Amino acid sequence: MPISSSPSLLTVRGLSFSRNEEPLFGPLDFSVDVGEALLVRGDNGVGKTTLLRVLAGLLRADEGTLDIKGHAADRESRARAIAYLGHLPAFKADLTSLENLEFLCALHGRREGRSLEAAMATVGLAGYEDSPARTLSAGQKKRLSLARMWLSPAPLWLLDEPYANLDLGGIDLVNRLIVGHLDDGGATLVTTHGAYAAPPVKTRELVMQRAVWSGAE
Ligand SMILES: Nc1ncnc2c1ncn2[C@@H]1O[C@H](COP(=O)(O)OP(=O)(O)OP(=O)(O)O)[C@@H](O)[C@H]1O
Repeated sequence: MPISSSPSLLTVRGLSFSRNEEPLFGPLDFSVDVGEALLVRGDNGVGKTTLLRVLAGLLRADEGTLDIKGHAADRESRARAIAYLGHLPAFKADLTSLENLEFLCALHGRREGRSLEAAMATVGLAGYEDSPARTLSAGQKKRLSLARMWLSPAPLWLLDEPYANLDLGGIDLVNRLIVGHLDDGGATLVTTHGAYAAPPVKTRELVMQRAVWSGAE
């Protein structure tokens, strides 16, 4: 691990998780610095999504610590620092695209200087502002989820299979958003089974295996 004067954006030590008393993963130790992506790799069912949900505070770990910028994370600092893009989009089906973004920004905040309309255009959804979310295709929903990430003020993005359901233009979009986010002082964790593209940025890898892990930088 490089010696750095400022603490990592995220530092995880001894993180382990069990389901029905069966160990799923851990203990895991890793960190992510500003300007860096951590690629979380592993086979189906190994626990990648679960790890991201634990980091986002949606599931409770058995053991371990999580520091954000060198301070033990609590609910508030996690909410400020972390934006989570889940495997499946979580939109209100009958609200329009814009209304969904409005609702999510009201919940999680909005980055200064970024408008909902600009977000729609950035992800290639200009013209779909008034479409109810239920009428969007899987790839369009993923793009709408990416618009919400682009609007988020949180520096740490947790991206669960961000390339799934996207065409080649969409894969390029994910990479451009990640590059822009890291250039702006952010960092990201990205899960993948390795079947999709990886972002063209400084990347560490966390390779998950059932109940044990091997990490490499
Ligand atoms: N809500 C749940 N209740 C019970 N078991 C679950 C639940 N969600 C996931 N699991 C189990 O936990 C394990 C890890 O699941 P997880 O979704 O974290 O894996 P993953 O590595 O993200 O898989 P994939 O690559 O298929 O998305 C799997 O064995 C899965 O069956």
